Amino acid sequence: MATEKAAEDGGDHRQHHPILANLITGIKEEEQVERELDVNEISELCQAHCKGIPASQGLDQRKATTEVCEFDDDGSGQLAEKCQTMYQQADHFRLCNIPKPGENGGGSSRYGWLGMLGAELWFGFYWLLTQSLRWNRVHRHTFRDRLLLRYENELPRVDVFVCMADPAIEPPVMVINTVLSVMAYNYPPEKLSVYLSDDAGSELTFYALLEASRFAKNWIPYCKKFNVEPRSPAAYFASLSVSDQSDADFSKIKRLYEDMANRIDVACKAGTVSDQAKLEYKGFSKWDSYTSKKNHAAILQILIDSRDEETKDIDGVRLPTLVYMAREKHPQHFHNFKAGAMNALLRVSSEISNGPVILNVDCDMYSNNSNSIQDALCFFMDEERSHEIAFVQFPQSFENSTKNEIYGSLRVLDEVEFHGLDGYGGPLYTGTGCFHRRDTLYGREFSKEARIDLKSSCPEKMEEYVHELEERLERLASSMYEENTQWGNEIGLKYGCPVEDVLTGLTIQCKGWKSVYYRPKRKGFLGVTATTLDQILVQHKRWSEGDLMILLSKYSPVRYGLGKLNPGLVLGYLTYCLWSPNCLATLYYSIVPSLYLLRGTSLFPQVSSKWFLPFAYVIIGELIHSFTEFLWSGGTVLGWWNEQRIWLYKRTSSYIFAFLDTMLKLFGSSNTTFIVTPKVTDEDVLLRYKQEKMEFGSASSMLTILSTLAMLNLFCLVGLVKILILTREFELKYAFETMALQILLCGVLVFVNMPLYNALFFRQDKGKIPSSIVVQSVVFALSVCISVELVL
Ligand SMILES: O=c1ccn([C@@H]2O[C@H](COP(=O)(O)OP(=O)(O)O[C@H]3O[C@H](CO)[C@@H](O)[C@H](O)[C@H]3O)[C@@H](O)[C@H]2O)c(=O)[nH]1
Ligand SMILES: [Mn+2]
Repeated sequence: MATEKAAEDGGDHRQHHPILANLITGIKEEEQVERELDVNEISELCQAHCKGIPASQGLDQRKATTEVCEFDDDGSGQLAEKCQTMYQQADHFRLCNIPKPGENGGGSSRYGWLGMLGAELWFGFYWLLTQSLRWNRVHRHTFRDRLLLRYENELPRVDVFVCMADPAIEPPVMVINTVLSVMAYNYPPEKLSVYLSDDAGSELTFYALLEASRFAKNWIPYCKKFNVEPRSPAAYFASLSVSDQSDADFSKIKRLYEDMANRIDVACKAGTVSDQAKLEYKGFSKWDSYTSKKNHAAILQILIDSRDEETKDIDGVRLPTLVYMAREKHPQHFHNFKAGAMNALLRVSSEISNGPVILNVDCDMYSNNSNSIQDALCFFMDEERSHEIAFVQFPQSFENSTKNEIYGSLRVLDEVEFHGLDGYGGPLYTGTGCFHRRDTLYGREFSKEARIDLKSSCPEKMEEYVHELEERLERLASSMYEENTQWGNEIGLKYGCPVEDVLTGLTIQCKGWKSVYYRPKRKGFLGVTATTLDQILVQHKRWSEGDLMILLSKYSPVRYGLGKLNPGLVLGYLTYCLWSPNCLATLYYSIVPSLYLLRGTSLFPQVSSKWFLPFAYVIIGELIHSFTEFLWSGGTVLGWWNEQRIWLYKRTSSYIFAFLDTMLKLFGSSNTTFIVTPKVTDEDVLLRYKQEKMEFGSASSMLTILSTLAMLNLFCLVGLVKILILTREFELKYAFETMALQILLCGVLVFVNMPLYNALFFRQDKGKIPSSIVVQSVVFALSVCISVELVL
């Protein structure tokens, strides 16, 4: 209703509507009044208002280019509070009822009990941490029209960095689709520069980029003319139905794209670029001395220079600058993975376009929204808030997710938790889809006085010839360049951590800067998520290991960050840094209670006892909370169930290895690695992925652990049934009275593992669990069960 009023009144009704008045002028009181309206109403209200004021009149009232909305509690807060009380009661029960030595099945029962107490204390503590991410959520809005009105000719130059590492698992056609999507941003081309870092230094990738630089001359004008979305050609063509594909322009551009993709595919299949293509473009001569992806000189090629009057698209408009860079690789010099590539890009780009704003995307994360640069600039150029903002992080969304997300998702993290972090001064930097100020990446401290002016003119024409410039800049990408410098330490992205992004973001925030989380309706970026269980477990091992390393490093948020970060943000960081130690409590909880079933020893309160209630409440309350939150975030019921399985699998495999590896690193006996996530999938694996059949595939130690745990729980449940039926040692009623929760826990674990049993014993396809693991897991689980029966 408020919206309609605003639209009708048009003109100057700011006096009548206090909320609107605050929104438009950016007065600080919005916190108190905004709770009256929900997010959509506010946005509609603002849009209606903007339409009502002619541009010339309302300009000075439209200074704010962004808006912050606090988020109303959806009622889950009460449930959370109640859960907290119940958690305390459950712990109280544990403390008051520790079995005495020799009581109830001997000393083992006492230790089992104490272990449960430890695990529950941990769960309670961790649960509190996760709540911190939900207390203070904020949502943000941008007003792009105001940005353009105010800064049309002074928009900053923007440099886009695309990183890739291996053409075998990151196919060149996919990479150039990402490159083309960012070249076609709705942004003045002379102010846009795109840099591709190829860590393999592959001539195939270079060839693909060369092809893309030619295709861009048709593609960019086509996108702008028809306002195409998304601007990755492959994604755009795939998004259209047959009836959309009739006109001549479309047929032409599609044919051009397919011809180009074919040529690249042919080269990739042959493993080399044709001699003719090499003759046509002399840049290929730089590969004459190339030996391998781990050993080659730096290669830098400016494929399009926007300053060059000659290079224009088919409509005669200038093109964005396009640069290919392969930094030097040498077996004796550690290359620091993506962080090393980003730092080389920082140096090289500073000499070409030197954009004060930098966007980084992974090679699979194409731009899905052609206005993202403008959105990000609304934050960087907002007159009131921008001076303290160092980076704007967009969520990581995936194009190839299936409906029920068999390998889990980042759904709750994206839709809930990062908004919570934003409320405390900023989300973590999570790599792809993040806009930075160049200065803060260089290590600049925040200062209230020194405001950084981003407004910039078009880059000036270079005096140097392009090939001289290229040669000079190749030195900036040499493997020796960083020796005895502060790069990777005080300057640029930080080295030594598998999550260079989180660490870098943390240190930026510790220097006094804030960050922004922006999740527009139309997703900003779409990438490729893992399509096998192994891939997702390896990725989460890397992430959780990196996060724990940060906690134990000198940049630990609890030591280094204390006093520098908002306490809420410290708790937020802790939630992620403590991902991997979760493995201990989860392992305990998924093994010990089940094993105690075999001896008929109860580790939980009896059903009729007053202590049963807090346990039941915590379990049910938490389930309802996570279930509703998941559905509210747009997930499906089955998706939530799958998420529970992946939750368990990550905690009992990825996190264990991450934890152990970090401990080894503490004692100096393990090296940092970075296993790049594959972005291609075999056809039959893809088919199973689309059918949402879990892909177990090759043998790995993580899979052995998961299978052994699943078998162990199955044996315990079967063992209990055997005892109940055959030996009649104790009655059914008595068993449920004393061990209901324990039986429930074991039963749920078995139920969660159904797809795993299927893959162990029934499936015939290649995604089943290899027979070596079947044997191992059965033998391990059986021997544990037997020895427990004998010992306990
Ligand atoms: O030596 C390397 C290794 C990786 N990469 C690139 O880094 C990106 C991320 O690698 P990927 O295997 O896709 O890892 P993810 O776990 O999917 O990446 C997430 O996590 C990383 C570590 O936190 C961040 O760097 C990423 O931006 C973020 O998307 C890809 O474009 C790679 O090509 C390099 O350029 N050089
Ligand atoms: Mn990735």
